Amino acid sequence: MNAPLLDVRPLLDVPPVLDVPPLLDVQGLTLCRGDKRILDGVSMTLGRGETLALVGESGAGKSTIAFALMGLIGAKEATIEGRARFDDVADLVALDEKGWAALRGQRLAMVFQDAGSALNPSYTVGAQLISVLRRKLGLGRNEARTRAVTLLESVGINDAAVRLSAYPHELSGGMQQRVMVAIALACDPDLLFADEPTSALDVTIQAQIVSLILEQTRARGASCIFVLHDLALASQCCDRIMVLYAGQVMEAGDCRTVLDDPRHPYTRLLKSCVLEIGAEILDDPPEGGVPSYDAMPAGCRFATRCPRALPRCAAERPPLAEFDGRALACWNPT
Ligand SMILES: Nc1ncnc2c1ncn2[C@@H]1O[C@H](COP(=O)(O)OP(=O)(O)OP(=O)(O)O)[C@@H](O)[C@H]1O
Repeated sequence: MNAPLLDVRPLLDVPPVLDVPPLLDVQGLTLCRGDKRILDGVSMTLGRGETLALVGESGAGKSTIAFALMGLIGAKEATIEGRARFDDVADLVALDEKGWAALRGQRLAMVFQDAGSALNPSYTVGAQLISVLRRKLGLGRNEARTRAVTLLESVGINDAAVRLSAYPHELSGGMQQRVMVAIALACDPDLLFADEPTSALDVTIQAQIVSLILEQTRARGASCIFVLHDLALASQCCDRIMVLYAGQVMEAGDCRTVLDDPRHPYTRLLKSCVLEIGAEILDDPPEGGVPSYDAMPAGCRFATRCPRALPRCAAERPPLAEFDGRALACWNPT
């Protein structure tokens, strides 16, 4: 593997708090769009202060998990089943819009892929940030302005007071993404989703933004779920990893445990193809593409491409079970 692009180990040396119930406990999350089962029984837990990477090829369902857990997929778009306990909220899946409105932006926040599209081009950076602070935290105008300046400074924006008057198009892509991180962190969320937060940026800026998100979430004791294409980046910046294939969890656990010695044939294949900084899983899908949702096997969805598939694999779904220090869904692990 290449020399680390990010120097984030000191941040990771801060141990996550493990002796309390997980912040997020998702069991059997299943999402169907019409007859297409996009997520198929996804289960995961996330501790307080932990950082989790969701990885997998394009179309694996990474963003769908993040959007579903942010309440951004409406009942008309898809049906969602399963359970997702978040801190003292018994089930995110069962929340109504009022319940979501109380959580989203405050206790759950998201940094989207492309700040250029996520920020409103018609309002200044300051107006957008101040509006969040006033609406969500009930701050007065002056207090919100002062807080907005502090937030912009904390995400590395110089001349923050002046930048409040800038429109998004007057800022570089990296600066726009910093503004979006500031907006996402404005209410000190317990959990931040970062959905490929750097895919629209060049490589040097990517490292800065990932470091910034890690630094800021760690400083606040918040947890973070990164949606990433880059397996090497995941291994450097996240405590835990979840490998997804066509909406099913293949393998999950401590990042080093999983990536140093993958036991699922899919994780092994991914690692052999892409474990190099900047090498995106999307670029070179191993052994052809993900099967169409109309032709998914009833069992393990990776069975059609798996070099170790047994006759039972396509027919019978392996349970996600504890195996060699990680969670694994495979009838024939390596
Ligand atoms: N709005 C939508 N309507 C219909 N299908 C959708 C929609 N959004 C996503 N999908 C489908 O859901 C599946 C999962 O998509 P998703 O974007 O979650 O995958 P991903 O792993 O995040 O991929 P990428 O890395 O390319 O963003 C894909 O097959 C995609 O085509």
